[in-house]
Amino acid sequence: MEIEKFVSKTLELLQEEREAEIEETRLWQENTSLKDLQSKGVCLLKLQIASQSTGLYGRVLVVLEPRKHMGVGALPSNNFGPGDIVGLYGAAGCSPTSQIGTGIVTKAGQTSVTVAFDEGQEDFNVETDSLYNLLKLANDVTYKRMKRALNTLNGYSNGPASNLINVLFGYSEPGSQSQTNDLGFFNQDLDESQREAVSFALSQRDFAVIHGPPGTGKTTTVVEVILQAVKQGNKILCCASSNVAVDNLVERLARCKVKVLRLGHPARLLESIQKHSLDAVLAKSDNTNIIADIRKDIDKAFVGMKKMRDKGQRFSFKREIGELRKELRTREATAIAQILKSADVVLSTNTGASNDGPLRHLPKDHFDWVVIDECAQALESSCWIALLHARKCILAGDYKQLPPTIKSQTAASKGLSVSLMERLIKTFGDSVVRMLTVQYRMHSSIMDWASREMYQGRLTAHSSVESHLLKDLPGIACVEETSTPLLLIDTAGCGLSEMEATDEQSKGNQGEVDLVELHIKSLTEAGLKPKDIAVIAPYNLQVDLLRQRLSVRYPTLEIKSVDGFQGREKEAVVLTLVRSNRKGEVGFLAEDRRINVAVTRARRHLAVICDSQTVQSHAFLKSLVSHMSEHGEVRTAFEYLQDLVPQNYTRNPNDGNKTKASSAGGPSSTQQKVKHQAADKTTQKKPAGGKVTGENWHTKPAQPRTVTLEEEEKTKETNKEIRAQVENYLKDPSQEELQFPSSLNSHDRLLVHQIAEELGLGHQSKGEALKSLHLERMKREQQRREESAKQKSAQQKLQGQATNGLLHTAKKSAKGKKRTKAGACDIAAAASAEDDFDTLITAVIKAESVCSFVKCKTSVLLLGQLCPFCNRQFCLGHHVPEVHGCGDQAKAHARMRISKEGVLYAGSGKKDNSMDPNKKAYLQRKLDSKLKDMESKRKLKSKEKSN
Ligand SMILES: Nc1ncnc2c1ncn2[C@@H]1O[C@H](COP(=O)(O)OP(=O)(O)OP(=O)(O)O)[C@@H](O)[C@H]1O
Ligand SMILES: [Zn+2]
Ligand SMILES: [Zn+2]
Repeated sequence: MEIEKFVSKTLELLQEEREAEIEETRLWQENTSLKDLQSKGVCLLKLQIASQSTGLYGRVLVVLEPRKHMGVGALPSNNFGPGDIVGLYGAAGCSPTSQIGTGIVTKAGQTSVTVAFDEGQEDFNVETDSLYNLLKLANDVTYKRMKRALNTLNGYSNGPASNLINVLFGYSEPGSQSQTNDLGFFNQDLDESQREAVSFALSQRDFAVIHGPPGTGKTTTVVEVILQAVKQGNKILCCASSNVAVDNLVERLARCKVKVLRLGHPARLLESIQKHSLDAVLAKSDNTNIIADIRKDIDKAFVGMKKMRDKGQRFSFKREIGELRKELRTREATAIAQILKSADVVLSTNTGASNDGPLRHLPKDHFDWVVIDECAQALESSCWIALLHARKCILAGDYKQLPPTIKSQTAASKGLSVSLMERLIKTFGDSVVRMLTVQYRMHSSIMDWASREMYQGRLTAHSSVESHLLKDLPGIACVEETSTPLLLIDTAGCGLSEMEATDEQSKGNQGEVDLVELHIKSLTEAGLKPKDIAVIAPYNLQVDLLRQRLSVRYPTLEIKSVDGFQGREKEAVVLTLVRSNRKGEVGFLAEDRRINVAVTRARRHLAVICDSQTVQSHAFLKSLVSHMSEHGEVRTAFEYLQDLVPQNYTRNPNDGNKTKASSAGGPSSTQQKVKHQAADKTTQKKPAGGKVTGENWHTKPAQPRTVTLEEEEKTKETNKEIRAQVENYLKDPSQEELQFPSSLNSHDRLLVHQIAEELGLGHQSKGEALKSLHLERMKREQQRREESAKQKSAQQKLQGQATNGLLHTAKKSAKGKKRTKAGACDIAAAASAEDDFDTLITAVIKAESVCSFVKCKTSVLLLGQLCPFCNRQFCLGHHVPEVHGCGDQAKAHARMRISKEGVLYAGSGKKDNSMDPNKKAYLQRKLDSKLKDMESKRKLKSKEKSN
């Protein structure tokens, strides 16, 4: 590839990208869609000031956070990061004219953002009780620097980088130097692949690529390369695309006693790094006093000049100031050059290495090597800012992880997102690359998939991590969740559809949020600290939903987009893939590298929550799902959301918005969770197979029990009936909606659901259905228990005492150790609660059939509305939340962005914990028999009608 072609094409694409960025700013300036901007992550609205202080070198540090009294402690998901240039605006006016100041983000957390404002800003005046908007400003400094670097590249001659440029653009062959065989490694622990990479990097004349898959110690290797190069007497310029990565390198190199110097705005540096910054070193240098004196003289001269009326006198003051300034500049330049020259390694971001910065004070050929870490995450143009400084470069990174973020889709597709690393590997092949192959992060089961799909199967897990599990951590209980490295929670067929929104980034899935919550609960209950867990979602909307649900309860739980997690790791990672639709659309997820990054953040445990049916339309995701089901544990979401079964089906298959995903808060205390080991092929719903057959569900009992022949017959019968009913409905265009009676048992409901899914019907769940289903399930269990108790007692020849009640029987059988302990207790508890029974029945039945509003007697059996906040049924006059007392919740909810977009139907309300769950369970079981009675009466009635 010729340089000219590359430069002109890249300049064009950068322009396109720049325009996309400007377009974003324009949107904001038109003041029309601040909320859109917020949902894109570039704007934070209505912040208040938490604190204000004077930071390093006179800069003002302002901590901004969401309004406290809103009850929402977390910031919306956003793309703010340290080093970003931001504008602060009054929230009231919110136009460009209301700008209070511009600053640099120094910290961006989940609950607050810290911004450093420069000392020089006049009128910088913030009040603690006002509200502010923060907007990410397009940073054209970066563009200008990239453009300048490209133009320099185009006409480059006679600089230190001449030969390197020729090689990287294919004008001449890469060469190698004489091999230094016996390297004495500074780090004795390097593995074979790391040693090989170091030797290779040293032996190349022009450039070397170190490919470091996740967790393979890329930074460790880069540090060793730099130490070796310094030992050979080289001066190194070391860069990375992010400030965090640069700081990390500074820290590790400083520990090895190398002379490091960090360039960059001090506000952008980690505190521990600041002593290595140019500003800090300059402040300590011998020249400082002189420089300070000159500054004072200038200030004095200014004051003097203002006092003068006489033109001549003023002129002489002006000249004096000019001279002082010149002296100041040369003295500063000398001081900076001295400091820079004495460092062995100068570190900065790629763009920080620009020649309009401090580096202009150095001679052209000062540096010998340029090392670029995170090279695959950088635009090639930004790499060139650094590369023009030296004759040799080492590029480290992983081009199988996410490329640089690019706003303009067209620019990205025309090649702007291709990193230098990727381009060189394509051009030169493996001969210029050394890959690190031992990884020190993931359990081998987590690693294996990424290794096979992304890294030619070449990765091995170091023995220290290959079989580590959560339960091996101190203080962690050994339960199923902590004993498996891979857990797939499959929502296929559960109707947990995604929420639709116009924007590709705005996808959410409330049902998956429920599942994440339940899984986080199990993990933390087993003793895992929330700070050791990451919740990762590919979509900003889902990140927001998750934060709204979880951040208050688990403030240290990190919930981020995939992009925000690159380069990080956690003991446990919970990944929600969000997409669930009939068309099998996966959109954004189709970027394989995004999924690779998400999965490879996990050290000991990876839980993936997804609709296997939807995501399997994409080959790469399909391979993940199959890997997880082959090597991990698979659960169906039904096991968590047992009550989540739809009741009514409407003929509106595309209306995803209407699909309400809700849960009743997890497995009930009396119900055992069923887990299906992947090996158990007879009961496992195979994700690879896609659909769940009716038979499967019927032969998969919720608890191990024997299915009698009679039951089986009955099941087949209903299966046929329901199928016929649905098919009839499909044939009959006049029938708008097909309703199933609430007397269906849950197996039948599941069947209805599956048949509807198969035939592509939309559906809608109603809370009432959930409740009655729950009751039915309890009832069946009770019956089962009673039956088995009866059988046992029969065996023990105790039939005569049947009238003495269950208590007696249960006790006997408990003695015989044939029944579970829990069962015996349940029944024992029954006797004492007998009295409440009738009251409860009456109350519950009433509650189910009439409006829940105090004293309102209107029936809700035919026309009623479920309040999403309290989960009670109301008549049409009382269903408005404000009317029956859910106003506050509704308001809070309405404030949530998503509800403003009108796409979210709220999940179920909070679980009612007011009653002892055991007692409640008992009462419900008692109630069941009553309900069964009513049910049979209802059936009789309907038979009478049809006759
Ligand atoms: N040779 C080694 N022996 C033991 N542990 C190692 C070795 N190399 C790296 N590690 C460990 O692996 C982890 C990651 O290493 P390091 O920080 O160098 O990689 P990184 O560049 O940050 O991560 P990545 O490889 O994901 O980019 C660290 O905890 C480090 O101590
Ligand atoms: Zn309500
Ligand atoms: Zn009412």
